[in-house]
Parts: sequence; structure tokens; C-alpha cells
Amino acid sequence: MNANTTAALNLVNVTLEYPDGDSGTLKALDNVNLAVAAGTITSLVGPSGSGKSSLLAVAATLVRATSGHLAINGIDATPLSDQDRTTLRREEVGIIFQQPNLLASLTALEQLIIGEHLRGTAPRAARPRAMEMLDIVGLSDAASRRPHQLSGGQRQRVNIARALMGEPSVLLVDEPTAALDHERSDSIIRLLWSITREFRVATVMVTHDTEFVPLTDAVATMRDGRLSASELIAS
Ligand SMILES: Nc1ncnc2c1ncn2[C@@H]1O[C@H](COP(=O)(O)OP(=O)(O)OP(=O)(O)O)[C@@H](O)[C@H]1O
Repeated sequence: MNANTTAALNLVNVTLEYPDGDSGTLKALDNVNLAVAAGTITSLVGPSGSGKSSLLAVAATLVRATSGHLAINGIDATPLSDQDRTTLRREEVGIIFQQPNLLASLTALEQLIIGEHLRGTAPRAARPRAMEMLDIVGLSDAASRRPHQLSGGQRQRVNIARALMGEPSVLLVDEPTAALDHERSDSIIRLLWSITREFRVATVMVTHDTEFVPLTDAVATMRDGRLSASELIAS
């Protein structure tokens, strides 16, 4: 694999095909190359259906590419079994979806602790880090609130804190501001920027809000499954 060894997230010549009709295939990703360094955030833009979600799904190890290579924090995910990919995902990847998929009956603190349970950490051991993460996202006063007692922006902050619990090296974010007004969107993007720096994660953020692209380090554009080389944004 021709990896960019300095990048925490590296996709090399990745193609993803889906069956289409009786005998055809659709290339959701067509020979995509993307390298994202630790501590930087890349916006991923492009029209609907161009392949942005497919790219995130492959980078998250949720979907196996038809061909090409994926490396996360220097680990080549391509030859791994499904079980080893799940372990890699738990240990190295934080995923933030558009709609915070929080459990209605749990407090903000419990949302973070329950994820650690899957990593084999006892609740008591996970609690201090969970409190620290809630503090970092500005929610230390809301630790005991349940989702219906939080605003949309606060729910997204819980989602972000939860994604950081496992100390990921890669953070994949799908339209984090889709359900938020302008002011809340702006503060969520700035939060993502600062945690990317502070935790030295390699972040990819799909966004339709091109006004927020200048707040990121680089922009990559998808079109018909093809990715233009990611361009650095002058600061
Ligand atoms: N599971 C699937 N089976 C078959 N085709 C799929 C599947 N998932 C996505 N596709 C197709 O792959 C292409 C890329 O879709 P994808 O969801 O990655 O685009 P997108 O850029 O994220 O779109 P949007 O901005 O609307 O979310 C589309 O043509 C879509 O119809």
C-alpha cells in the first residue's frame, strides 16, 4: 500500500461498487485518495449522491471497499477480519452522525459511560473521563439531564463528547449542523476545530454549509464518486 505514513487517516485508490440493475454496478467511490493528518480537519463537500456518506462509511470501517486500501493510525484495515475491524473502529474511530442518536432514558453522563462499557471499562472507571469530556464540550452543568431536557446544540455536544471517550485517532462527522440554526452551527464547528487540535485527531466533516468550510484546514470535493485532491485552506 502506497500509504502517506504521516496521515492518521489514509485512503489509497479506494473504489466502492454497489450492484445496480440486473448486471450493472454503480461506483459510489471511484479510485479515491485521501490523507488526513492528526490535528487537522478536512471538509468534505459535494452534491447529493456524489459519495460523501459512502466515503465516511468506508473510512469508519463500516463498509468494506471493493478495492483499494484504508489505514487508520498506521494500521492497514484492508486485510483485517470483520471482528478485528470492529475492534479497530472501537479503539481508533469516533463517529458523529447528523442526528445525535442518544438514548432517551439516559442522562448525558450515562450516554458517555455506556459506550465505554462496550470497550470493557467499568462505569466507575469511565466516570471521571466522561465528566472531563462533558466539561470540554461545555456541558458540565448538564451531566444529569436527559435528551429531552437538552437543546439540539447541547445534544450534538453530548454526541461529540461521546465520540471522544475512546480517545480516537480519527473523527468522522456527518453534517453535524444540519438540524441547527446559524449561531449554534458556528459554535459546533468551532468546537470540532478545537477538539481536533487538542486531541490531535484526524477529522473529516461532511457539510452542506459551505460558509463553514473556511473554518477548516482543507477541503475535498466529491463528484460522481470521484474526489478532487484535498486543498489546503489559507488561514
Ligand atoms: N447501500 C447502497 N446500495 C446501493 N447503492 C447505494 C447504497 N448506498 C449508496 N448508494 C449509491 O451510491 C451513490 C453515493 O451515495 P452517498 O450516500 O454516498 O452520497 P452522498 O454524497 O452522501 O449523498 P447525500 O449528500 O444525499 O447524503 C448514490 O448513487 C447512491 O444511490
